[in-house]
Amino acid sequence: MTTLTLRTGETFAGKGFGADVACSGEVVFNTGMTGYQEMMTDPSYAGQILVFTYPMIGNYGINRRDAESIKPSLKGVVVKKASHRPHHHQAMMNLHEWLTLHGIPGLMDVDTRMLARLIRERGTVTGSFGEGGDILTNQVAHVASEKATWIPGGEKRVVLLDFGSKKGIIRELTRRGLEVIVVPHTISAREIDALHPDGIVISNGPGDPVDVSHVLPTIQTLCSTYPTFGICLGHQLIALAHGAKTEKMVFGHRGGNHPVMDKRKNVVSLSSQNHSYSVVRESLAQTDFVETFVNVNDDSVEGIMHKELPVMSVQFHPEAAPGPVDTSYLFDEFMTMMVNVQKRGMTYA
Ligand SMILES: NC(=O)CC[C@H](N)C(=O)O
Repeated sequence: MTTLTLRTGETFAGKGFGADVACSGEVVFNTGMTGYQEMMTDPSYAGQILVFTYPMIGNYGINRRDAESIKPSLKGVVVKKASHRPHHHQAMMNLHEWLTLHGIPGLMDVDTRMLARLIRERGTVTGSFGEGGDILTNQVAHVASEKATWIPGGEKRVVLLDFGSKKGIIRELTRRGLEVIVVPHTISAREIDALHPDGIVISNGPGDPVDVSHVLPTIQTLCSTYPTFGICLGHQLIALAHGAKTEKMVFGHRGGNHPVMDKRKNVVSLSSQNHSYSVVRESLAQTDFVETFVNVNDDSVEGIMHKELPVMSVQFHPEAAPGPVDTSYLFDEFMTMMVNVQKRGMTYA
C-alpha cells in the first residue's frame, strides 16, 4: 500500500508500480483520453505529479514514436487502472516497465476523478507519495537544451528558443520545409542575429514564466526584429516582455478538448493544453498587443498578436501531441508572416 498525501492533508491510498522511489511535486490532472506517452514526456510537466482522469492508462503500451522528449521529467504518475498487458503492434513495453526504466514512480488503484474534483475545488496543491522526495525548483534549467542543435531543412531558417520544447513543435516546423536551429534560452539576441533567422519560435516549458524573467529583454529585442511565434510558456514570455502580466490559475488546463475561439474569425477549435498560468487580460491594455484567442469554457486569454509587428502567440498547443490538430493553421500563419516580411524587405525593426 502506498499513499498519496496532499499538502492540504487529504490522502489517497493505492498500490505502487513503476520505480520504487518516493516523489513530491505539484499534483496536476489531465483529462485526455489518449496520449499518455506524449503527456509523460512533455517537458512542461517537469517536477509535477500527473494524475490521469481517463480510467485506464497503458492499454496500447509505450512505443518508439510518441515521445515528446528523450526522457520524462515529471515526478510521478497517478492512475486508476494501469494496464500491464498492452495490445498494440507498436508497443515495445508496458507502462510499469517504462516508468521503472526512467526511475519514475507510479500509483494505481486511485479514484483519480475524485482527486481531480478535489483539485478543481481547492486549486492545485503539492503532494507526495513514498518517503521523501524534493519539490523541483528552477524547472526550465532541468529540461532546456544547453547546446544548439541544427536541423537542416529548406530555404527559410527558424531559430527555436528552447525552454524545454516538445518534439511536436519541431516536427510542425520541419514538416513545412523549414530549417530549424534549436538554441539554449540563455543565448543573446546578438548571437541569434548572427544565425540570420527568418523567424523565431519561443517554445513551451515548465514552471512559472516569471522565473525566467532574465530572458525578457532578449525576447523583446527578437520580437521587434523578426517574425515571432510563441507557444504556451513562449506566449506568456512574449506578454511579459511587453509589459503585460501573468497569473497562476486555480487548477490550469490540461487535456485534449479545450475549446478556444479565434476572435479574428469567430471560429471555435478544440485544442490541446497543458498550463497553470495565463496572461491577465486587463494587463494587455497598456501594451501594443490585442487578444486573438479566448477560452470558451472559462474566458481566459488564449492568444495575442502585436498590432503592427508580425508577432503572435498562443497559450494552447497548435502542434497538438497529444490532442486535436485543429489549430495547426497557426504554423501556416507563421510561415506567411515570414514570407511577407521578406517581400517587404524587413522594413521594420
Ligand atoms: N506547456 C507550457 O509551456 C506550460 C507553460 C507554463 N509552465 C504553465 O504551466 O503555464
